[in-house]
Amino acid sequence: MVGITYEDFLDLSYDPADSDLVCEFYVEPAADQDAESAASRVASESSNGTWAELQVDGGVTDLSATACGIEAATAGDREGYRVTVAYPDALFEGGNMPQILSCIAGNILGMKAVDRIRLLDCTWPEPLATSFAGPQFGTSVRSEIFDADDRPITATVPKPKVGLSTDQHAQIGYEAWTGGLDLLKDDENLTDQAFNPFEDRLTESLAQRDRAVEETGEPKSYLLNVTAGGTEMLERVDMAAEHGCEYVMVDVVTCGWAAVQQVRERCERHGLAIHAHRAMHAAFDRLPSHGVSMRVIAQIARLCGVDQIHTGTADLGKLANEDTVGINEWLTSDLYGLDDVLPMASGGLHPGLVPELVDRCGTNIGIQAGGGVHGHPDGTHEGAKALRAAVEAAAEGRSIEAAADDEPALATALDKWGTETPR
Ligand SMILES: O=C(COP(=O)(O)O)[C@H](O)[C@H](O)COP(=O)(O)O
Ligand SMILES: [Mg+2]
Repeated sequence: MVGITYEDFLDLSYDPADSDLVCEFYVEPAADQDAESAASRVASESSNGTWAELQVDGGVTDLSATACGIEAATAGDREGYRVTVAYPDALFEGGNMPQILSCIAGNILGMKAVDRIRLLDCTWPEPLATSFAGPQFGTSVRSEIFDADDRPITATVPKPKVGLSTDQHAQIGYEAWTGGLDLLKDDENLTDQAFNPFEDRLTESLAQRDRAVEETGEPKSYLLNVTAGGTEMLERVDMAAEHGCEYVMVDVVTCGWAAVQQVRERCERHGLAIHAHRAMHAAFDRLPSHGVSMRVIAQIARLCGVDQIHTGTADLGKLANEDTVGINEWLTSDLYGLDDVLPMASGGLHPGLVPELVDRCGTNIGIQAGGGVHGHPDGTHEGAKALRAAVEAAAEGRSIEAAADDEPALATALDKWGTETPR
């Protein structure tokens, strides 16, 4: 390695090998850099280089990345470059997502040689992708857990998001399930607080679930938030299985990917599916010129083995979204035989938005609404009926107006919210 500098990491004639991990970055060089020097410093710092010319002799394995493409690009109203970097397979420890991210989304995000840098997309080579287990169920939850192959599955999260007692929470679940929804979902910040302890909530909610299954004759389940520090999370996974739940929910970004990988392993033992809530993703992906894109976060989640993940509402809901449709396509397309992932649309949805949502995203999704169910003028049960009727109509290609003629709860929801996007 003697005499190696960052400039040695640039080769615009390099054609990536099939086994390379190829990453696309948006890069704005700092004032004292040009595109080539910024690109080569990105490849250097993210693989095996540093700022100084090295004087280390001996047989060091060459694990250098290569900056092999530079094109002018924009991000919002900013101007920069799209930089392609190819990483050799041997740089990575297979099956170790934190190690991979410490390369491709590590120090470079804070490097002074760039003003802005964003990891936009990855092309995962087969050896690296298949070193991960991937999902256990993916979109097949629709038929394996539910009987919903011909329509999106539906979920609701009780609101207020925290503060309901265990009884109130379970009662809301009962009303939602019997109103026609498939899933009750915990909110991202509900775990094991004093007002609604984890194990009590698990048992009481599943008792109401069983009642609802008996009354409706339909399969029902519960996205139970097991998010916790340390081994506590795994104990909660075990408890979910012991009590007969089919799913756990994990706040994947706040937990970190090593924790998600641990949960995936433990869920395999029990045959549990994983619902991924993405709270905090926007810290990484909201600025189009910096961070890590939601597309890449979704890729990471698939490799780490979640079965469902929030990918937004194609801009119909209350939260900012990045390319929901393109991300959903990636999650449901083939990746060397790894299972796919069911995209969940959520955040400010209500029945009136369902036709357009299904038009944009198709039926191979989950649709989740909190306020859009519990804010129904006649309460949760009617709100659930309205959402189910809207989803069924959209899946069958019937107009929502025709569905509202048959389902008064849907007519009431449309009178209240119309087809407006909430703020
Ligand atoms: O609680 C909700 C939605 O509640 P409501 O239906 O009342 O808006 C979820 O946390 C958001 O969907 C997260 O956002 P995203 O899905 O974009 O990650
Ligand atoms: Mg929430």
